[in-house]
Amino acid sequence: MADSVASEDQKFCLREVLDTFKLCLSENKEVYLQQYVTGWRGLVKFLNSLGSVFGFISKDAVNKIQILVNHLNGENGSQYVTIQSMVKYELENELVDLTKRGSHPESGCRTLLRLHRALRWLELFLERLRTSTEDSKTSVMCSEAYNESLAPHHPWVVRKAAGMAFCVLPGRPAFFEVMNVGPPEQVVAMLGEALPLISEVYQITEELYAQHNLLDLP
Ligand SMILES: CCCCCCCC/C=C\CCCCCCCC(=O)N[C@@H](COP(=O)(O)O)[C@H](O)/C=C/CCCCCCCCCCCCC
Repeated sequence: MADSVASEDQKFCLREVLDTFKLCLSENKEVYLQQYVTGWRGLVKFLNSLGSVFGFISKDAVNKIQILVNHLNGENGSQYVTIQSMVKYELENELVDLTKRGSHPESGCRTLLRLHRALRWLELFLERLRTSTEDSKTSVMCSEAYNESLAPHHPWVVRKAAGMAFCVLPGRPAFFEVMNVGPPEQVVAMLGEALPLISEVYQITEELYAQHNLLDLP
């Protein structure tokens, strides 16, 4: 299925994404923004290989990735090396809309928060996938993970559209195949390797955002 819709250079590989998330963390547990964004790019490849029904999700993710890339490549790019330095720089220079939408709709802090919430969805979904059985439904695992993470932050219309898209997710065997890892046992093993990394990146970001009261940015 993946081969029919994704060209070779866009083919998803879980190993690559895993390696990127490994590279996200510095020695002193800061999160490199460049690697974080690259990890998301890899995940979007996977999403794109699932077909056009997921286009509206992919478009939003790509849009947010691009905002962060623009910061990284901008004149103040050196302030965006890690999520920690980004938060410090944007807060010190009043570049974040803290209580209501204003003149900084594309702040790094706000944009990353949306991907950060999606990372929690990913963690919950992959954990379900890892512990699932052959007849488990990916649509159910996906919507449970969504309801526990992103859904409370989305308006009704987005929740409805997401729910409809989940219904057309391929079954577990086809899903595992698109992951491009090998037989199911290998997929499960690799998920076991990936999850602690994703979880650590999530936790570090969550604590940083909580510390600066940034978890509800408009
Ligand atoms: C390891 C392989 C298996 C899993 C691979 C999963 C690949 C998933 C790739 C990308 C996930 C999508 C990330 C979506 C980011 C959403 C950010 C967000 O919350 N945006 C909303 C708020 O933004 P603002 O308006 O405040 O700027 C925006 O309203 C959202 C619009 C689009 C709908 C988002 C639905 C998200 C559903 C996430 C589940 C994806 C299902 C993938 C199926 C495998």
